[in-house]
Amino acid sequence: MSRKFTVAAAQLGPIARDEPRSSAVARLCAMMKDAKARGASLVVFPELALTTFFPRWFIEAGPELDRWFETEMPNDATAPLFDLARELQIGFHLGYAELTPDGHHYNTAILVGPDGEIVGKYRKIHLPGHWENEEWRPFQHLEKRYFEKGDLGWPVFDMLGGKLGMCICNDRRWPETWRVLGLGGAELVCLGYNTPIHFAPAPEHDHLQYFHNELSVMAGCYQNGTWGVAVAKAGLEEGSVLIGGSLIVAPTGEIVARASTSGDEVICAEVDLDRCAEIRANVFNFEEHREPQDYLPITAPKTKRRAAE
Ligand SMILES: C[C@@H](NC(N)=O)C(=O)O
Repeated sequence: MSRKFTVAAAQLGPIARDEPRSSAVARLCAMMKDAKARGASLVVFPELALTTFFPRWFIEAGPELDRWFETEMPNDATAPLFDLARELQIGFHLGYAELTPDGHHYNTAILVGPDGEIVGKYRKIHLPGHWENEEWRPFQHLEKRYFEKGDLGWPVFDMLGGKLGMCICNDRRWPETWRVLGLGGAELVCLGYNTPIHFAPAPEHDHLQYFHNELSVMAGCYQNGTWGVAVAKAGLEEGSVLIGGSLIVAPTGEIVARASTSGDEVICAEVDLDRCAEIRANVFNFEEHREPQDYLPITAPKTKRRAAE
């Protein structure tokens, strides 16, 4: 059976601080329709796709912070997206801030099948940024303060005749993310990102943000023989410029589609999951060539952790 289908990356332009979820969802629905019209079976939306990137502000814990989080999924605001997926028979990937019934906060992504049912969930493991309000920065990056480290590992899910995995933004920079997904058999990895151009601790690297995004996704895909769909929230959002450059990458590491704007933009590519074997049966045949007994330092436990973690 052919395992070819069209995948869409639906890049989002900026979401304003006061933009209601209903407006963001309407934009996602418009792109879902566009993706479907172009033959896509799966449309990938970015990280924290329902709101502005709120970790750029210091917000005291409590209701002011929790209003950025979703306490259930789907909910009233996102139901139209799930309904449209069902109507169009298209799968999707969505990132959002999750507040669990027992009070845990995660940076989360889900895969939803063409029947509108949630197939799988991932909670971000590599949380970038810092814990305290650092007023010297032009804007904050308080993911470490607002989210707990994900507790689900990097699972893969049966969907569209293949094995699909997820990671979120900063995760893409870490080879361990991709290798664990690869070991799980991932054939297509969906990931969303909100990456400011300006990195306050090392501004001399600002001009490398697009390069490091591409480098990370291309290497991750090639070294694990997987397709990758990396999708930005882009553009000038509340005074912070976020990179665009959403990408679809083949298991060979080649970019097969790339966004060209900093706004809402849908790019598509045909993926053939059988092409993963070109890499996995050869140079990255894990069974033949991995030498895990020499990798032990990678799994040594972290010694320095904050008490709050
Ligand atoms: C800065 C950080 N952003 C994120 N949302 O994880 C990254 O791109 O690595």
